[in-house]
Order: sequence, then structure tokens, then C-alpha cells
Amino acid sequence: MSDGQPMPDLQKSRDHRRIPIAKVGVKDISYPIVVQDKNRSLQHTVARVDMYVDLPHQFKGTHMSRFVEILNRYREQVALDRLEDILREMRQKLGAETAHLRVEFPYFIDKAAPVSKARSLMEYTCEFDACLRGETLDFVLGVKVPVTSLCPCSKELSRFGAHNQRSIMTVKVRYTDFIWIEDLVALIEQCGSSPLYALLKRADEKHVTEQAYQNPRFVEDMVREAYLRLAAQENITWFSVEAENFESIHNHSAYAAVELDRRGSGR
Ligand SMILES: Nc1nc2c(ncn2[C@@H]2O[C@H](COP(=O)(O)OP(=O)(O)OP(=O)(O)O)[C@@H](O)[C@H]2O)c(=O)[nH]1
Repeated sequence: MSDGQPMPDLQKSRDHRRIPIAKVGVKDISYPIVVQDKNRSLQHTVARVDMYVDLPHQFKGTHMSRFVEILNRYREQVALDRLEDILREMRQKLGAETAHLRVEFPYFIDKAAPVSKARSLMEYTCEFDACLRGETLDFVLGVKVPVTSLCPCSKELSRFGAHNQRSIMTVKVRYTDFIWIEDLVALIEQCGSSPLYALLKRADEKHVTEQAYQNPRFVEDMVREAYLRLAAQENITWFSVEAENFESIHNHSAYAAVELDRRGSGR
């Protein structure tokens, strides 16, 4: 305080409502991170970061500045292999039992167009969602994969064409051995009618249009195809897949979701 008196610390004071808080902290901090890249070793990107801890009922508030202090101590090193260190430090510095750290970031994959082979960077929104409770680290990798879907019903009924649209497939996985984002994207891209590319020349455009027409998929087909492919990977202990088709003939989306949990099944 400018008059030399100690500043009051309201956060530390007692709360009498006897209500513990499961998650309190900072949300949506923009921060540079480093992600392992299958083809280029490392990829630098900028994440939106959420950091939360639990707060016992007797405390009025958490110490918000400490979350940002911790993040800044890991400057240049906020990466998958440091998440557990960051979570441990959050728990310790905030006197909490549970810590949550979620980073959502754009990740870029260099793809070749199907015919011209023209190369371009395609953006995928990814997330690392980690939680440390006791000695258990829970980690979920999430990726949003945009694809084209073409409606089988529309194709069946129509003399010409079929309605088609951009769809977003959201996959989340828990696993035992490292999974590349690139491999997860490639797996999910097989589940729509056609993959998306940032750059298509005319020959490519003809190819993806015909590919989608030959490969019609309901939203149900998309999540079922993803289920089969993900369930075939022993390494994956849990997954969820959502598909949202932004229908071109409706002002609403078609949606489907599936989930498989093998944790505790001895596999
Ligand atoms: N707990 C809490 N703090 C908030 C909130 N909104 C803003 N803050 C501010 O977060 C700032 C930092 O608080 P602390 O982390 O306790 O700061 P500090 O006491 O200087 O730091 P420490 O000595 O490490 O506890 C304060 O200025 C708070 O007012 C809120 O909703 N809850």
C-alpha cells in the first residue's frame, strides 16, 4: 500500500457458507506453447489456457496471481511433457488437492492435395486436458477434424446431386502410449465422405467432389466408422466422438455421439 501499511489479503479470510468449490482459477489466457510435430520435431503455437484448482470451504478466495506466475515460470516450456510438473506446482502453490490444466491450440498439418499434390497447411483445433488428483494424472487429447459429408438419403432420392456440407468431428482419447495428432486426424478423416484441404486446384476439386459422391455418409455412419477404427487400437483406453453436420438444406445441424470406456475392464 502506498502509505506503507500491509495490504489486506481478502482471499485468505474465512468463508462461512461451508461450500467447497470444485474448480476456481483463470480461464482463457493466451500463451505460447510447444507441441511435438510428427514431421518437423516441434511446432510452436499459441494456446488458450485454463488453470483451475479446488478451494476448501473455509477459504474466501484462491490466489489468482499464482496461476499466472506458475505459467510464466514455464515460459518456452509449456509442452505435453511439462503438464504434470505444472499441475503439481499449481497444487502446491495454491494448497489444493486437485489441479486442472487445459490448453486449446491451433495445430497445423502440412497436407498434399489429392491429385495436384499441391502442399498447404491445414489448421486443426486441438486440446490437452489434464487433471491431477492424488497421484493420478488424467489426460485427454482432443482434436476437432473438419470433413465433408454427403447425405446418402439425398443421393438416393435425387435425380441430380446430393446435399453435402462441412462437418466437424470432435474426437477425445485417453491412451497408454503416445498418439500423434497427425495419426488421429488421418483416422478421423476416413470417417466422413471426403477430407478437407486448405488448397485445391481444379483437378483436386473434381476428385474430392466425386469422392464425396461415391462415399455418402449419415452423421451416424461417421461416428460408427470412427468407433470401429478407434476401438481397434488397443492403446486407446477411452474415447468419445461427436459429429456435427452443418446441414446445407436445414438451418440446424445433424448430430451424433459415441463413447467407449475400457478403463477398469482389465484391458
Ligand atoms: N480470488 C479472486 N481473486 C480475484 C478475482 N478477481 C480478481 N482477483 C484478483 O487477483 C489478484 C491477485 O490475488 P492474489 O493472487 O491473492 O495476490 P497476492 O496476494 O498479491 O499474491 P500472493 O501473495 O501470492 O497470494 C487480486 O488483485 C484479486 O483481486 C476473483 O474473482 N477471485
